[in-house]
Amino acid sequence: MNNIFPHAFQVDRMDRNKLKGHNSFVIWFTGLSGSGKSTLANMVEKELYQKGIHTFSLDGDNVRSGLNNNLGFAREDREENLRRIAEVAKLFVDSGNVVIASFISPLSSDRNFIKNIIGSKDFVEVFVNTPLEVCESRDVKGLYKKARIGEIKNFTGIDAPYEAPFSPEVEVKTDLEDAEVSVSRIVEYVKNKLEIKK
Ligand SMILES: Nc1ncnc2c1ncn2[C@@H]1O[C@H](COP(=O)(O)OS(=O)(=O)O)[C@@H](OP(=O)(O)O)[C@H]1O
Ligand SMILES: Nc1ncnc2c1ncn2[C@@H]1O[C@H](COP(=O)(O)OP(=O)(O)O)[C@@H](O)[C@H]1O
Repeated sequence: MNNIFPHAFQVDRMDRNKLKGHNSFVIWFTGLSGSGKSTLANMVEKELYQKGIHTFSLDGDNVRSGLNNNLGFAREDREENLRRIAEVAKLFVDSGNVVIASFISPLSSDRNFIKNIIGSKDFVEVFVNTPLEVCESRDVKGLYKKARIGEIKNFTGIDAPYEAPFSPEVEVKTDLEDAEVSVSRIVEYVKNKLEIKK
């Protein structure tokens, strides 16, 4: 980048981590619409909060109604959506927070790109593996119905692709286990990464 000179501030991430008493990183939930990303993210955040961990949630519909309200669901728009979110997540990690991000992030290339921006050591991928039929039967927002009758185009799982992650750090199957069980597996996994210093 020409003529851009990032300033090295004297209070850095390590200082903020020390002040907060734990490390910061991103827990990234990927899965189909209705798979359970937001439900589990909310429960994980509550549990971490109760343990005194500083958290911040970033969620598809919330970010898309503000920062990214000029973006739709075409491939280039999803890429830009996820690029901005990854950059925002990185800033929050720098601020010392554990970020809980819930986005469909449908392609392996999307998630590789995100991981590169955030840095692989700060990225925990959680695959919310719920079969399309189950997500569709839940149809929490009535979007699958609209996608099936062609009212929504490019809907993930219907006429836009979703690629399952190859080796997520945690995989949960919401049709086979209770949310509480998934949450405790996720929290158990991230415990080591927190390395509470207090
Ligand atoms: N065409 C299409 N495909 C998928 N999803 C759609 C679409 N149109 C609207 N929605 C709503 O947008 C939410 C997904 O946004 P994301 O930012 O997570 O998507 S992406 O990662 O950029 O692919 C998604 O939220 P979740 O159901 O929480 O996943 C939907 O509510
Ligand atoms: N084990 C489970 N884990 C998460 N969600 C579940 C589970 N079982 C049923 N659900 C339901 O599935 C729906 C998932 O919706 P949501 O969390 O909004 O998904 P997403 O954010 O992936 O679109 C919610 O209505 C939730 O109550």
